Amino acid sequence: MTDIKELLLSRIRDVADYPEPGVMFKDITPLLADPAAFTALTDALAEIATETGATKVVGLEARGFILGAPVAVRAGLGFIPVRKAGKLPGATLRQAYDLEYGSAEIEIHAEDLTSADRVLIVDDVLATGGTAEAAIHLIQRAGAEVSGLAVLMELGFLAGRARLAPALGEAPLEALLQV
Ligand SMILES: O=P(O)(O)OC[C@H]1O[C@H](OP(=O)(O)OP(=O)(O)O)[C@H](O)[C@@H]1O
Ligand SMILES: Nc1ncnc2[nH]cnc12
Repeated sequence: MTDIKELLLSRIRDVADYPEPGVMFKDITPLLADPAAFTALTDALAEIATETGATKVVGLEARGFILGAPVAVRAGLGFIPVRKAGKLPGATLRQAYDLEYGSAEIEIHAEDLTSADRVLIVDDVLATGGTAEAAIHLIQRAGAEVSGLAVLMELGFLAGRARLAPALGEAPLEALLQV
């Protein structure tokens, strides 16, 4: 494992049975509190944004905002929030999805993307892939193209990668860590 991956992994805390029994929660708050680790993570994700030719960064509420916003600034790109339903004031597109512990709906401002945009989606964890799949559909419904999906950590045993393959097509799924 590279030094950066070891640093990132060392700053993620496992919390058993949160938010419900049977879930091993991956808590990134120690990583966010460490400026060296947070900077290394931001730089690595920004490199993916540049490599995939992204014109915009989409972050998924809430942890995807914390990671995605500095990535957008670092890569010199605009940031677009995908929010839980009911939080955006303008005209939105909405998509329902299931996740490891529940179900939800997310929205994007329809006017934030055009057919000229290539979008890198940024989030902390890929688990079942339900959230990312819904975000991909929102971006495509807004007329834009997904340049890739970049996550800090992929929970391989939940098979999100296989679930996302049809929606992602040729666009890469980059996970800095696999657990
Ligand atoms: O691959 P999935 O099974 O969809 O799960 C991954 C999603 O779950 C978490 O978000 P959560 O909905 O818990 O929201 P939060 O960031 O507001 O805590 C995580 O930040 C991802 O967005
Ligand atoms: N196990 C987990 N840890 C942190 N975030 C998650 N999102 C979905 N599953 C998760």
